[in-house]
Amino acid sequence: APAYAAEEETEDTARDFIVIGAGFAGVTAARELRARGKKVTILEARSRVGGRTWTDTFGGQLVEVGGTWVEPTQPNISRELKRYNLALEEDEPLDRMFLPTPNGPKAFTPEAGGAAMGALFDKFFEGSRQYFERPFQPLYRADLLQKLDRMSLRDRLNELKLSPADEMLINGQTAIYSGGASTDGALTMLAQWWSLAGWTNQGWSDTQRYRMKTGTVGMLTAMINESKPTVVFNAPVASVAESGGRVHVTTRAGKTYSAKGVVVAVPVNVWHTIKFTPGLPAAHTAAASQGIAVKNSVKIWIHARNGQGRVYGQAAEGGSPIPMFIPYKKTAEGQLYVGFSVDPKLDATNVAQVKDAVRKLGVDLDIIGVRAQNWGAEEFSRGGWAFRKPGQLTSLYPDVLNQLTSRITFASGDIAEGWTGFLDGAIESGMRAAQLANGEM
Ligand SMILES: Cc1cc2nc3c(=O)[nH]c(=O)nc-3n(C[C@H](O)[C@H](O)[C@H](O)COP(=O)(O)OP(=O)(O)OC[C@H]3O[C@@H](n4cnc5c(N)ncnc54)[C@H](O)[C@@H]3O)c2cc1C
Repeated sequence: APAYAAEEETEDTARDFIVIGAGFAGVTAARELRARGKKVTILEARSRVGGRTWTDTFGGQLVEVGGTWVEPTQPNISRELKRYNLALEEDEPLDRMFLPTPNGPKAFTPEAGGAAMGALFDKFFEGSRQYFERPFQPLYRADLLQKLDRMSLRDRLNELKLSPADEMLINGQTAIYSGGASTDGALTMLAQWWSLAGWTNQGWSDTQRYRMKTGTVGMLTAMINESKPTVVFNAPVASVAESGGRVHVTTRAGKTYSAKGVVVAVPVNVWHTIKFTPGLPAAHTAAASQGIAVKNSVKIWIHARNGQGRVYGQAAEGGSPIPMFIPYKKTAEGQLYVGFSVDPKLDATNVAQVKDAVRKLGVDLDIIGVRAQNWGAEEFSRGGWAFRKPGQLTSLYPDVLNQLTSRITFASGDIAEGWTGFLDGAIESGMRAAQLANGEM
């Protein structure tokens, strides 16, 4: 046969790109490559799209089992909401807040509780207008960040020498965002979020106020319907190898797909489970072994009978295995609440344990049922929301944003330049990866 016969178009030779992972980063990258006329196959390990987002139902309501809130000023979210004409739904106002005090949990009006925490956050993030002068370019003032980036949230709390009452008001939040203790998370991670939100408590509170009416799956479905990539479900990838001007991606089941380029859009905490040839460079290896998403992350939906209404609860650091819970919608039988836990000892499927944990926040719920999702225990996430550890910003960025080779590119909400740990960051990263993969950057 003539030599060119080997070049005959097969599904493999015709394919331009493979995207590994159908979360927000992967679906965005696929859509952007399709918009450039490329043939794209998404290989997804699970049997659904969405990754660390998952729109489901509980208590007769649409609920998000993972990422939920979006903010209309987040640039990528705002663009996508307009593009697909998707509406937002606003959380209803709180009736009251239970906050920790040295004498136990105490009820506050939402105005008084918000003002007290806002004043403390202002103090906590003092200086961030300078060191995050351009919050979407986190290393713009790298000169100011060298020492600051090594500080944990605990270091900053200690530096402020707050009264015990004041410290209790905010250390529950610094601990939970860090994924355990305030020693785990970097000051510069929370300070970047605060800066992105406009350096105000109002801006920060607004990041937990709006949801997509269709659920997050509505945006993903719109992206897929517009761009129509081939999506292969139940296809966990085991290896990615570049050779002979192509990239070969092999699933755990042993099927190999090849393409001109690959976008690896799996969580950073999962990178070490895939064999890369060539191997990962130093920054990627460090990120993969340290992890960026918090390891213990459980989201718990609680359905309770009427009685407590729209109450918010927050514990001080170490005060409860569920240090934060937030009211959601009314149901025919009562009220839904959503709680967060980073305590590996909590069995969040156990109603008695959940009730006890919430009681420590000052609220006695008459629980009908619970629905818990442990993202740290999921093999295709190995963690929840991203929250950088001390030193990671200055030691890993921008190397970790680089491609492995011109044909192998990474995308993830865990390594965004702006809203790392948010949907907006995942979309940002997917957009950037498509440009890199297509040789435009
Ligand atoms: C509990 C929780 C609450 C959150 N709350 C918010 C919030 O309110 N607002 C907000 O903006 N963000 C929130 N986030 C963060 C947000 O959900 C994430 O930043 C975002 O979903 C990450 O998207 P991604 O595409 O980068 O990763 P993922 O969504 O994790 O997608 C990665 C995909 O890769 C797939 N995959 C993994 N391994 C393989 C493999 N070997 N082969 C093939 N496929 C593979 C996975 O199945 C997954 O579909 C929250 C996250 C959690 C966990």
